[in-house]
Amino acid sequence: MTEPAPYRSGFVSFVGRPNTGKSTLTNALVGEKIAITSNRPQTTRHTIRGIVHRSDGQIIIVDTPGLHRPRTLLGERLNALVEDTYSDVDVIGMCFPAGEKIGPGDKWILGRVRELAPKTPMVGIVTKIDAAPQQAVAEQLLAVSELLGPAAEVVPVSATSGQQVDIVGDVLVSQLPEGPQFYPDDAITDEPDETRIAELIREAALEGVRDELPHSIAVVIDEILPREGRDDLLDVHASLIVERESQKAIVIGKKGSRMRDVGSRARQGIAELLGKKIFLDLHVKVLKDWQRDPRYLGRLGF
Ligand SMILES: Nc1nc2c(ncn2[C@@H]2O[C@H](COP(=O)(O)OP(=O)(O)OP(=O)(O)O)[C@@H](O)[C@H]2O)c(=O)[nH]1
Repeated sequence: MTEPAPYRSGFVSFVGRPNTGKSTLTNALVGEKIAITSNRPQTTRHTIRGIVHRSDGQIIIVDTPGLHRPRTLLGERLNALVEDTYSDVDVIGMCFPAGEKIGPGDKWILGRVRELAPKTPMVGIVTKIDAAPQQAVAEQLLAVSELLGPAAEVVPVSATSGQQVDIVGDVLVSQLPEGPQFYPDDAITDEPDETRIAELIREAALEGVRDELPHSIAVVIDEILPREGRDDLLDVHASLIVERESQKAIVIGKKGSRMRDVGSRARQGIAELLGKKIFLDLHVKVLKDWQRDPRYLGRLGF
C-alpha cells in the first residue's frame, strides 16, 4: 500500500517584471478576484494574500509589488515591503511571459531575489502561453530552466484561459513544507474588506488612463454605512486622491463622464464582493505631491 501524500502548507510569492501576469495568476489559482490587475505596469500596491485550498495542502499567496528601482519615497517604501515579503516565504515563483525574451530586467530581479532569499526554492513560471506560438513557449521553457538552474521546476501556464493552472498549483504544493492547514476552508484572503474595496475603486480608476497616473492615485475609504431600514444596501463613501489638478481633470473626464464609468465599474465589483447593493459616493481630492510627503504616506496607509 502506498502512503497517503502528506499535507503541505506555506507561503508563496510571485515575482517578475511588471506586467508579467502575477496578479492574474493569483486570481486564477484562488478562483476569486482579489488582486488588482491592469494592463499598466506596477499597479500592485498592497501585500494581498490569496489562499488556495486543496485536499493535499494550502497555498497562501503573498502578492507583492514588482521590484523596481525607487524614484520616490513611495518607491522606497514599496521596495522595503517587497524585501520583507521575500525573506519569509517558502517558495518563490518567478514569472516570465512566453512571448518576451529574458532580459537584463529579469536578471536584475533574479539577482535581488537570490540575495534576499538565497535558500528559498524557486519555480519558473512561463506565463501567457495562449498568446505565443508553441515554438516560442518551448524555447522560453528551456531559457528559464537554464537561467534558474537544475534545482528549479519550470511550468507553462495561461491564467486567462485556465490552461495548466492546476499544474502550477501541483508544483507549488510539492515544494511547500509539510504543515497544518493555517486558514479555515472558507478563507480566501485576510485582507480586510475595506482594503479590497479601495483596490477595486483604484483598479476602476486606472482603467484606460495615461501612463503617468498609476502611481499618482490612492484611494481612501471614508465611511461604510448600512442604509437605515435596509439590510440589503450599503453606503460607501470614498475619496480618490491625486497629486495635481490636471490629474483630477483626467480622472473626472468631460462633464464627469469618466467618473461615472469608474463609479459604476467599482460599484459592481464591490456589490459582488459583499453580496449587497451598493450606493457609492466618490470624490476626487488633490493632495499635492502626496507620494513625496511622509505625512500623507502615513495617512494613506503606506
Ligand atoms: N493573453 C494573456 N494575457 C494575460 C495572461 N495573464 C495576464 N495577462 C495580461 O497581462 C497584463 C498584466 O497582468 P497582471 O496580472 O496585472 O500582471 P502583474 O505581473 O501582476 O503586473 P504588475 O502588478 O504591474 O506587477 C494584463 O493585461 C493581463 O490581462 C495570460 O495568461 N494570457
